[in-house]
Amino acid sequence: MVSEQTSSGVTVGVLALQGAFLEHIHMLDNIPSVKEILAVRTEAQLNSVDCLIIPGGESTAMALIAERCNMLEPLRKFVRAKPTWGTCAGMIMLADEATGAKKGGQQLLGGLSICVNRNQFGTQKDSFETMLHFPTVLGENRPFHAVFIRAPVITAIKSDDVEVLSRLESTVGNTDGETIVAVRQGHLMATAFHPELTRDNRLHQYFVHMALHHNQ
Ligand SMILES: NC(=O)CC[C@H](N)C(=O)O
Repeated sequence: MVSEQTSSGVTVGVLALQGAFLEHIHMLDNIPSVKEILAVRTEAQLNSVDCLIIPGGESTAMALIAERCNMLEPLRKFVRAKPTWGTCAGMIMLADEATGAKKGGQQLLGGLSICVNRNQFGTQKDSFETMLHFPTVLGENRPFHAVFIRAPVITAIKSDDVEVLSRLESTVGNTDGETIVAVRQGHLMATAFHPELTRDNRLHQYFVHMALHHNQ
């Protein structure tokens, strides 16, 4: 970490309308360049953070609650401008398109030029854990223990600006080693799994770094 950046630090918001937000808050606790961590439920709180994590949970429920709290438009505006990381349901929220949506569709925030498919691996009982490589972010030899719970995957990339950060290894289920599970597009990042359910905060650190650089 670069010390002059650390002295300022960032205020990280975690969207706390629904889902696994507390676990993300705990993961951010020991990162030195995090100035403040805020559970975000209102537009005023959203406006006071430098970056946002949208947790896993249930994207349909999260979207409905956001709509009822008049948070959909403020969130859409936020994700267009400020660093945001969507994990699992949060990744669905950030996608421009989702398949496997509930009848009648569901509201998305959009911003990431990707298409995702919800519940790619089936139901809760089909949850699994696996090691993932993030060669450009974590280095070739430092895999990440990833927990997939009713997870989506990225089925299409719609812009050259989208960088693939990680794919499922070919040894998982019936995948062919091509299934994309993590991407970054400028100030937006998305991961299909739950990085807050392990003790490994390297992806949280990476996101905080992204936010620090965005602010400069
Ligand atoms: N663990 C999760 O976040 C699951 C995502 C959920 N299946 C959805 O569609 O929103």
